[in-house]
Amino acid sequence: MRIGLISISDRASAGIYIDQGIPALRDWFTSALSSPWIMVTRLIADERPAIEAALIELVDLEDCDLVLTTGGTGPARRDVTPEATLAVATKEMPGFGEQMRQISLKFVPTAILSRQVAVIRETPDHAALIMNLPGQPKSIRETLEGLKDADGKQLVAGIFAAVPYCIDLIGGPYIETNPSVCTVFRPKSALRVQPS
Ligand SMILES: Nc1ncnc2c1ncn2[C@@H]1O[C@H](COP(=O)(O)OP(=O)(O)OP(=O)(O)O)[C@@H](O)[C@H]1O
Ligand SMILES: Nc1nc2c(c(=O)[nH]1)N[C@H]1C(S)=C(S)[C@@H](COP(=O)(O)O)O[C@H]1N2
Repeated sequence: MRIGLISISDRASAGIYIDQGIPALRDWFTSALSSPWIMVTRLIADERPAIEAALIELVDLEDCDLVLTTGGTGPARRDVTPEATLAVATKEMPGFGEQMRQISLKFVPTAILSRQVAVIRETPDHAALIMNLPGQPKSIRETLEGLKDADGKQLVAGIFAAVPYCIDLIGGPYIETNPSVCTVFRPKSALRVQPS
């Protein structure tokens, strides 16, 4: 699987602070995925043309199957990530944004301020799932993995549980995860190895 990771931050892209978005995403995928993957990364400012160009490049030229953005989903004047994402979409996937806000409300009351969206971008021979995550680096694990109790029991499912089957349906590679981090759900008919 080819994963595109885009950190969208005025200050991190200008070197005012060190970007923590891409390292947090890389660390999460390293712990969560058991099937092979490679990443293609970009660090850019909160500028709509630059965000659209990066999304198109990662899907159309770099052949990414999944692209995650972090940052720029709030209500501030320079927060334009959802608009750029919708501009390059061929289909909207509203369930992911709804579920991310529900999960995030378990962590912070300001979750409702995130306008994050998820979409599919289809080209004639390829498709990718694109999802926006908030800029706060800790929100990456919170939304992808959900909420667990002290014994590791899942209290609220993260959104990544539904991502592998979505990638199956758009013609991408079969993704497998490390169940101690993230348990994937697929209908029985879509499983490659039937459970014993
Ligand atoms: N790439 C990043 N690396 C480290 N911390 C970040 C990053 N992006 C955001 N943050 C932290 O999360 C907070 C909320 O993120 P948000 O996307 O709203 O940033 P912001 O206030 O628009 O600023 P900027 O675009 O300059 O990062 C930031 O104030 C910052 O503390
Ligand atoms: N899981 C999670 N979601 C979160 C947050 C967080 O800390 N954790 N921060 C919220 C805050 S404070 C804001 S303003 C919005 C938008 O953040 P962004 O502009 O950095 O994308 O995301 C929200 N969603």
